[in-house]
Amino acid sequence: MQTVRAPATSANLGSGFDVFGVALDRPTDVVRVEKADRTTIEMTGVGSQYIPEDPEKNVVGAVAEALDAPAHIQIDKGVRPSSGLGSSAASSAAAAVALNALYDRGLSREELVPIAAEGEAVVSGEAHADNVAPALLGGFTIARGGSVTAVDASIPLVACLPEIAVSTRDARAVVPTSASMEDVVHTVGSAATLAVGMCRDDPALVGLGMDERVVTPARAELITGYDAVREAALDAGATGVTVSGAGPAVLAPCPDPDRRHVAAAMVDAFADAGVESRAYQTRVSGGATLY
Ligand SMILES: Nc1ncnc2c1ncn2[C@@H]1O[C@H](COP(=O)(O)OP(=O)(O)OP(=O)(O)O)[C@@H](O)[C@H]1O
Ligand SMILES: N[C@@H](CCO)C(=O)O
Repeated sequence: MQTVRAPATSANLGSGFDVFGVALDRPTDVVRVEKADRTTIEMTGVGSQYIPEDPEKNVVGAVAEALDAPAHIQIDKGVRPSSGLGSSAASSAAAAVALNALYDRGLSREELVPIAAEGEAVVSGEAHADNVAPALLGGFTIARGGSVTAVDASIPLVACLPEIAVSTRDARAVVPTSASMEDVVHTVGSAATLAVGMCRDDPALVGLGMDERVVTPARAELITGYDAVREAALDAGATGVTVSGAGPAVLAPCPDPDRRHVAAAMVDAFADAGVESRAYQTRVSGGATLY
């Protein structure tokens, strides 16, 4: 038997659509695997009643298939599905690390990235790696083409998760298919600023570098109360605000001492919009851990 804990992640960070990601120190999924003749899946935890246990439909089934590692897989969900906090990626990454150890495949974390990304293809139709890369490697990651660059970072963050479901598939459908050159130039400037901010552990630069004008505004429309939550977070000390992954979670970096205040302000603003929410006071952290 092998047991792995894998973290929630936040992809995009505004300016790095389908490229940037960070691992968060909470919430987490825990996956246990035992060798078996065929793959079976057992789910418990947050939102598990909405996740299919059929290996053809659960992300970990695709990971077991890609590693040729049939197993009985128990998943205890801490990351709510359809949250924008990399719920499917947490399970995929944990299963990849656990099955790699169970069957002594000897693959590195980098080599497990495309394997865990096969799980993402099950839910969104595309094997994008911007959530599984940080879930496996930790820190701030840049997933570009087939390559991944990872940098350790420790930026304080608030991830506020409203009681709204937004599927990645639906959120991808609203992404504009083109952008003006002016917006492209703006995004490049933001992305570069954000990357430097991560390398310097500077929340001000990270917040500034989240600003993006093409994908984020389209997705914000799917999140009731987004504009008010954004304003409230900035007033409370957040250095920037963006949609986490495909949403509906909203992500705000801030200096450490402001984190509690920012979290409360975001929850209150969602409540004023008639939406219940939960704020995770978190930070950029390490990747999946094998017990
Ligand atoms: N092990 C799993 N854990 C979570 N979701 C799963 C799993 N297996 C299949 N799914 C399905 O994946 C979908 C959730 O994935 P989705 O990518 O939409 O959300 P997310 O991972 O929280 O978001 P994001 O990638 O934007 O951070 C749900 O439809 C769920 O049923
Ligand atoms: N980059 C992906 C992350 C969600 O899985 C998106 O925003 O659609």
